[in-house]
Amino acid sequence: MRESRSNHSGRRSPDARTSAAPVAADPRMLALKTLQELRGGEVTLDELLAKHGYALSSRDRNFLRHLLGSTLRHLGEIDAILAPRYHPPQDRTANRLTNIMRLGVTQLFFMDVSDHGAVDSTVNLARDAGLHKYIKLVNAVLRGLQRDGYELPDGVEDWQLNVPAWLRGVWKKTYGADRAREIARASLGYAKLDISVRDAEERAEWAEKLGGTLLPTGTIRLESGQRIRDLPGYNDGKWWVQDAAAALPALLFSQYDGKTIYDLCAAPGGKTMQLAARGANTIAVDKSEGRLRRVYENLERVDLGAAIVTGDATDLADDAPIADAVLLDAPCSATGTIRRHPDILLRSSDALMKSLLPIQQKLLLQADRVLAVGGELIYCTCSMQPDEGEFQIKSFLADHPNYARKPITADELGGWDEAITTEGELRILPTHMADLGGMDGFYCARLVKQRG
Ligand SMILES: C[S@@+](CC[C@H](N)C(=O)[O-])C[C@H]1O[C@@H](n2cnc3c(N)ncnc32)[C@H](O)[C@@H]1O
Repeated sequence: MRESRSNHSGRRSPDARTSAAPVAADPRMLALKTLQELRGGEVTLDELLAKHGYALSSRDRNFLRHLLGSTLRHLGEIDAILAPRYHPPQDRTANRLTNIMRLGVTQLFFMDVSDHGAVDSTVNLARDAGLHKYIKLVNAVLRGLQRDGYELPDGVEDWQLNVPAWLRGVWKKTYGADRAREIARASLGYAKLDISVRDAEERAEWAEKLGGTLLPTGTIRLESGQRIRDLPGYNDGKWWVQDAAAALPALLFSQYDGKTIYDLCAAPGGKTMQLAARGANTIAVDKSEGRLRRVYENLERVDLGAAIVTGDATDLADDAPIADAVLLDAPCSATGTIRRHPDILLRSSDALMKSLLPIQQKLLLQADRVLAVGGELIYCTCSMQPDEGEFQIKSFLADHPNYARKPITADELGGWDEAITTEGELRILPTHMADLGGMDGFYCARLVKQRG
């Protein structure tokens, strides 16, 4: 474990951009590279967009983001559209060729690109990717689709193709068929831009300055697609970007000022900033040095401080300080955030989700180890899967009779009660606050350690 301190002394974050500009600066070629690299599941769309989009003009970067976002949101549909006309070759080029075809179909049917442009640019992409022997095939398949259009298989709705079966299955079992359908449809949509203001009493003022809507829970909501750095107040550190659902857990402690609060699994630091802004002596722990750089940067920009510990929170140091409260935002399948991260549809799986369950359990045990008697433990995940939320807390409470839930109330959420369960937990769904643009899926429980 390594501990350091972030303050507002002008410390430069170590995030000097060192990556070289990509060789290929054609957004379609970069989209192909990104799709190829996403297949491994390790690296995220955002990381790849940062890597590949770096040297592009802002127009091309937007096109790249839009092309990939549309492809990932319609992937099942796209494959169904291609299926009657295209069978991948049995050679090493199969994946590349399939992804080229997919990008062509996206432009043909799911983007505002002319048919002619969609077909020609995809043929060129096949050529530039060195797949000369398949150029005629690409041309024939896309021209055929342009001419004839497509029909989805009988009785199948688009969302059923675009959301993987494992997710549909769990959502149906957990939320019922109708709700699962609504959740899937909402998850395939786009999220708004949500902002947390550093000084709570300035929220209304900043909502006006930014031209946004102040949600009952305190988040300012703007239309997406804006250049964040150009918005008023960003450079002055008055606010940060944070989804409205993700902003709730850190607001639910009963005391902050002068209290020691752990933020376990803290990077990139949205919740660390909320805790620090409320006067807590915050200890932010994360195992990812790279992601912790963002915590330093963020704290520096908003002029707040926290102790930052690089280390595995499933194995905190023996002499780790005992705290008044613990916030545990556990690593999870992130299936509540598909609207922002459509690559989750491709990267996530039941097996991956299950592999995270023992880590979440270990993290809860460590949270207990460093929490003082009488202290509050808030556990949350941005997952829609009950295994990672409700079931984890149920099992923790069964093993720890010295803990009890402290029910979350609508009063604490500005009167918003849509997501409060009968247990007093939050089960936030993408269909919630629908009139105002929806929410990320999220789970949150607040427990109190009543005895040692
Ligand atoms: C959901 S993100 C946290 C988001 C963050 N709380 C916020 O509000 O900005 C999960 C984080 O858990 C971290 N993480 C995963 N496993 C960990 C572990 N065993 N110990 C510490 N951090 C871990 C990841 O590096 C990642 O930054």
